[in-house]
Amino acid sequence: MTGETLLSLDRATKRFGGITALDGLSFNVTQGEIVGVIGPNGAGKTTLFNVITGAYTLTSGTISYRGQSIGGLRPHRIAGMGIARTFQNIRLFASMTVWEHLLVAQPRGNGWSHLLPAAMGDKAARRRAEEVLTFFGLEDLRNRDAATLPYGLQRRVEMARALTAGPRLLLLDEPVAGMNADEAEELKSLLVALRDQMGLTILLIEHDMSFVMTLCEYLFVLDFGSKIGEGTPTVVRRDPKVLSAYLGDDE
Ligand SMILES: Nc1ncnc2c1ncn2[C@@H]1O[C@H](COP(=O)(O)OP(=O)(O)OP(=O)(O)O)[C@@H](O)[C@H]1O
Repeated sequence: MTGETLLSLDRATKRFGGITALDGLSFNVTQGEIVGVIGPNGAGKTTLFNVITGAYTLTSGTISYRGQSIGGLRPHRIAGMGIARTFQNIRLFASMTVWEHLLVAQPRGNGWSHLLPAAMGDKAARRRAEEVLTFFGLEDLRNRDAATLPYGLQRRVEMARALTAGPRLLLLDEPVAGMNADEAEELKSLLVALRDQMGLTILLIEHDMSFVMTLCEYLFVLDFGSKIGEGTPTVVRRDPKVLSAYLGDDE
C-alpha cells in the first residue's frame, strides 16, 4: 500500500518565546517510504519530531496522521495510533534486560503508568516482543543488561523497543550517531527490512550524509524551521539552496 499520504503537516509553526523553531512547515510523508529530514544544527528537526509525537503542541498549523488531526493529542494517544520514536541520546533503563525493555515499551490503556506488570503477563505483548527480538537478531542477548551492551547494540535495542508497540510510522532521531561504519551498514539493511517486511514508513533525522543519501528515497531539508528543499537524494544533492545552507557547511 504505497502512494498514500500517511503523515501530513500543514503550515506547522512552533514558537518558544521569541524563537521560531518551526516556521510554517508543510509536507507529506508517503506510506511505505524511507524519508530523511536533514538540515543544519538548530534547523528544527528534533522539534518536528516533538510536535509529531505530542511532546510539544503546535503554536499554529495542523498535523494529520492517516487523515486524522493529531494536533493537541497526548503523547500516549499518538503512540497508540501507531507512531513510535527513538531519541537522539540513548534512553535505556539501568539494570533491565533486553527482554524486559521490549515488554515495558508497549503502550496500552489510557497511559503508560501500569506498563511493567500488565505487559509482563500479557500474552500478545510477549508474542510481539518475541517477534521483534528475532527480527532484530537479539535472541542471544535477551537476558543481558541492555545498558551494558556495546553502543550499536544499545541502539538496536532502542529501535526494537519502539517496534514492540506495532507502529506504522517510525521516527528515528539520528540513529547512526556514534555507530561505526559496519554498524551503520547493518542498520541500513535492518531499516530496509523493516519497511519491506513489516510495511513500516520511516522518517529519520540524520547528519550522516552518506547514510541518508544511500538509504532514503526522499528527503526534506530544513533551515531555520522552514523547508528549503525536498526531493530524491539526487535532486537534493544538486539543489544550490541546500548546498549553501547545509552541505556546503559540512563538506
Ligand atoms: N524546549 C525548547 N525551548 C526553547 N527553545 C527550544 C526548545 N527546543 C528547541 N528550541 C530551539 O528551537 C530551535 C530548533 O531546535 P531543534 O533542536 O529542533 O533543532 P535541530 O534541527 O534538531 O538541531 P540539532 O541538529 O542540533 O539537533 C533551536 O533554536 C533551539 O534552541
